[in-house]
Amino acid sequence: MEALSWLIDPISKGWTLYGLIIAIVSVVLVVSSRRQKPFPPGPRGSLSLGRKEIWRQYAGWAKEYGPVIYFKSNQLDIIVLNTDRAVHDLLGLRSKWYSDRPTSTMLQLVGQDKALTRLRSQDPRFSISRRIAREEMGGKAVLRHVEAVETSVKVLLKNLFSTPAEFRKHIRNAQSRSIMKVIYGYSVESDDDRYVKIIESWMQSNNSAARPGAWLVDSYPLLRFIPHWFPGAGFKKYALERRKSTEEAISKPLSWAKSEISAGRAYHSFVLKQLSSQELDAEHEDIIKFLSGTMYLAGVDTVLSAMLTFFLAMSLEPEVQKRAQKEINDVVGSDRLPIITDRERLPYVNALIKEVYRYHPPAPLAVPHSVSRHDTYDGMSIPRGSIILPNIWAITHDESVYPNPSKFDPNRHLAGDKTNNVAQPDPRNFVFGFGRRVCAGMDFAEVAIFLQISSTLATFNIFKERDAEGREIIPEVEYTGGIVSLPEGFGCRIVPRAEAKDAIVWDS
Ligand code: HEM
Repeated sequence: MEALSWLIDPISKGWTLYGLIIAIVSVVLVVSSRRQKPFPPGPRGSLSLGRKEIWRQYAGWAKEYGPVIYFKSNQLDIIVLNTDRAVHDLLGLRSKWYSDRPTSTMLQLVGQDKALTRLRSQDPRFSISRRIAREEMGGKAVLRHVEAVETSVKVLLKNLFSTPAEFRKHIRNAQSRSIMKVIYGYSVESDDDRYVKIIESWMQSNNSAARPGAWLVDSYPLLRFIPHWFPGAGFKKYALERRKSTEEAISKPLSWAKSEISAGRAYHSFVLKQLSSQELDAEHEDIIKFLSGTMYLAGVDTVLSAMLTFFLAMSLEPEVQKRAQKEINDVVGSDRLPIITDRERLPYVNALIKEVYRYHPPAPLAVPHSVSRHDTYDGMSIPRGSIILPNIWAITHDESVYPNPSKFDPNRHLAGDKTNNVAQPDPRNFVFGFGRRVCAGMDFAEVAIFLQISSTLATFNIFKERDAEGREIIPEVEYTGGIVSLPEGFGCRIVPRAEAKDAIVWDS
């Protein structure tokens, strides 16, 4: 009874109660801090991170440390998720906390922190921008844009016919052309179009400004206040120049579109619909300005990457190419180009496209996510604010899921094919990203890539390059680093097929 007397006489025993609570809380805190889960394993100390194909380095570390790895780069906590299970559990099931983006002083300095790719998940602009992107480019809405893509595909084929060696430039221009039309209603007439040039230079700067840990000022934000003449302040000059090009890139095409709308000449573009369907205030117009710029920024190099991987793979795998061409001939015939409604009747071409995504995901580490609260996973601590990198490349090269992953083999996506009872997982579940941040242009990308690939297969044969003695050159390809990764250093011979003459008029 004595032990419980403070319950009956709370005044005289008040201090005892107070002391006891403090003691219990202290013990709980000490015990829980001792028991705080460890960070995920990973390399410690000063790290040398490769600049190119860093996803391979992370996949190598995962073999040593396990699927979830942790390391510090400058002051930043970085966590790399290397398996389907880990990205599903964290970025999928816990999407609510894992859909933030890291803050970056550098991106604020260059004026790109309002781009949708970089918006914090709690920013009211985030859900508005996602809704608009869905309305304009998602699901059935994308069908509105098919005609613009088809027109740009025809120009692509004609350019490949005239100057095949410049295929890289032609593919990039084809994608720029369809996006400029769809977003702004602007028709790109020449290869060195003024708006395309402005935006291209903006894109280059974004790829390098966005790399996590690349800038010291991101780890030590106070550095932004050092004077521009101070040693090591070169980043300030860089940021100032980029800031100007950001403003130019996102404002000029929008101003052009607005003047077309006022003159009553506008095409039914993304911008036209948004600017005329809303009660337009300055805030909404600013959202449209940044969102349309982001759609261009995110939508050109990603598709270019997939298309270059396609050209590379076709030059390496002639049998795959022939089988896809035969399917197109059987289903579509040879007197027209494939159209979007042919897609469901072309299973092998679809498998080939999935294999392009799997073989080299255009954004191998997606766009960095960030976690908005402290979390634990599989007995490990994940500190609040950590930068989360989903290693898409490691997932699509996991031998236990995709046997012989370095082989380009569309059969793996076909159930019941000679070598396969069950289709291997659809890589589109990974290559377009995760949770609330999944690619906002995915449906548009799928249309563009299907039309570009199927039309190229219908009209051209793609071979390896030859050297001066006429021997085939086996390409030695490296992929660039950065958010979007492109294959470098290969060429191919692109020769019109005999069947193509009925499908397209080259000189119209
Ligand atoms: C093969 C083509 C493409 C691939 C593989 C791709 C992949 C991705 C990936 C991995 C992300 C990051 C997702 C994440 O953080 O979890 C992303 C984000 C995004 N993508 Fe794509 N993308 C492609 C094409 C496009 C196109 C054509 C557009 C626009 C027309 C586009 C617009 C966007 C936007 C706006 C975001 C940012 C979404 C956000 O942060 O909320 N993408 N994409």
